[in-house]
Amino acid sequence: AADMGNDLEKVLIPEDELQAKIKELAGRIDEDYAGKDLLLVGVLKGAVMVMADLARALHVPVQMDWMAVSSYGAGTKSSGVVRVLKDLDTDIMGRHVLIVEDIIDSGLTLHWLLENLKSRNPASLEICTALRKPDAVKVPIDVKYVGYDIPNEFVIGYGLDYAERYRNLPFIGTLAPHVYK
Ligand SMILES: O=P(O)(O)OC[C@H]1O[C@H](OP(=O)(O)OP(=O)(O)O)[C@H](O)[C@@H]1O
Ligand SMILES: Oc1ncnc2cn[nH]c12
Ligand SMILES: [Mg+2]
Repeated sequence: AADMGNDLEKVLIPEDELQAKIKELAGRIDEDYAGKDLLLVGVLKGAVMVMADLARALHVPVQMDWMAVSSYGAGTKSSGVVRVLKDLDTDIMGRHVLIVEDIIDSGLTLHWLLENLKSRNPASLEICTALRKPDAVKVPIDVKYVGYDIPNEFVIGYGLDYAERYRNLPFIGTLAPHVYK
């Protein structure tokens, strides 16, 4: 449908709250990394919106890099082994790395990514995610910066998609049942 107006069921987190939260996280990150040179690693595709807003709210010097990973589907999702579709351009050995994500659901993506990036010997490695679903987590992940803990329901917007749509919505919302028909 051209206009997604009637696809939206409810707004969970409005744009102004989301932006205020990102600025709050940026303030903490600026303090924690004062005097350090930070490499932000975004996880494509969902993290693009968080990365764009977070990076612009930071005052410490930052560089950005991106990874794309893909789980092979149900089977691998449970084993958590993922495939690297796009690796980093940067050598992270000795770098202060902050992984930037839109959401932590089961935790499998980040569990695998943490091991992978740790093996490259960064000086430090932390995570910043806009959203987390505590009730959906399958593997516990130590996340230093969390925007919001949300209920275990499918959400879209702010980078999060349904069939590659709705990523560009400036807020977090849920979809009306007819969309999933
Ligand atoms: O905690 P998990 O259960 O691993 O799920 C979280 C991951 O799933 C989504 O990405 P997805 O793999 O859908 O790709 P996308 O970012 O390109 O939408 C989301 O952006 C996280 O990266
Ligand atoms: O709630 C959600 N909405 C969109 N993508 C994902 C991935 N994990 N959880 C999601
Ligand atoms: Mg993603």
